[in-house]
Amino acid sequence: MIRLGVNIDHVATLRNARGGTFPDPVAAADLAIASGADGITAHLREDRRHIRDADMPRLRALSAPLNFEMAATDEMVRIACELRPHACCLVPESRQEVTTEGGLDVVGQREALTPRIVRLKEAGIRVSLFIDPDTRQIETAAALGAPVVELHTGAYALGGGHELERLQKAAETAAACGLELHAGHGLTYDNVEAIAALKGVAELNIGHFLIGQAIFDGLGPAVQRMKRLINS
Ligand SMILES: CC(=O)[C@@H](O)[C@H](O)COP(=O)(O)O
Ligand SMILES: NCC(=O)COP(=O)(O)O
Repeated sequence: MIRLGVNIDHVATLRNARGGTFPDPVAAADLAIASGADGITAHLREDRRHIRDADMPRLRALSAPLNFEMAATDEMVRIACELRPHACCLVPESRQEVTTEGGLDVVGQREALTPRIVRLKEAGIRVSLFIDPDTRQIETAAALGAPVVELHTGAYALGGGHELERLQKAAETAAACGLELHAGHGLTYDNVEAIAALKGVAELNIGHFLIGQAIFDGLGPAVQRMKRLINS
């Protein structure tokens, strides 16, 4: 059974549009869990453009595991070690980006990442690295002691010609390295099944599409349909 992690960032985008408390991303997360989500993903960005600090302990208190997406900064490591979520997923960040544009460069940032991964693991947090489907990135992630890699599916979602083959090769490499395989970014009803078919994939994290589709279907039915699709 492939786990579905529902990323609720963009419920917070809508909430913040008026500076109030509605819609509450925590209430949305609770509904997603009741509808079949196996976990909740929330990205506390450095610029707090959507998820805010006060959301995190309320999300942590829900009945499903929290996957805290974060940049590999001292600030976020401190917050994570205080919060102690089930998991942290280290992602690249820049203020200028509309959304996460690529994977974390674990090869180039090996020295800076090592102590931060150690600290998170010492806090009992499952560490995942959000990377491009690249052999060297996957092998380096394993060498850094991360038990999980999450493959960035954004290029595939945008229609990259050979991206599915890259992802299929990356899944083989992750399995050979003994890594747990996750994937996410830009996944929809129409493109998710090929990603769910990747060798050994254990979890898919899906947000923007589900929150948008909830406008038309309702969040519960959207989560239920996506859960069926990834396990069909
Ligand atoms: C890492 C990733 O692909 C997403 O989970 C990330 O949260 C995207 O950033 P936004 O949610 O701000 O679009
Ligand atoms: N790590 C991917 C994620 O959490 C959701 O990405 P998206 O579905 O919002 O593009």
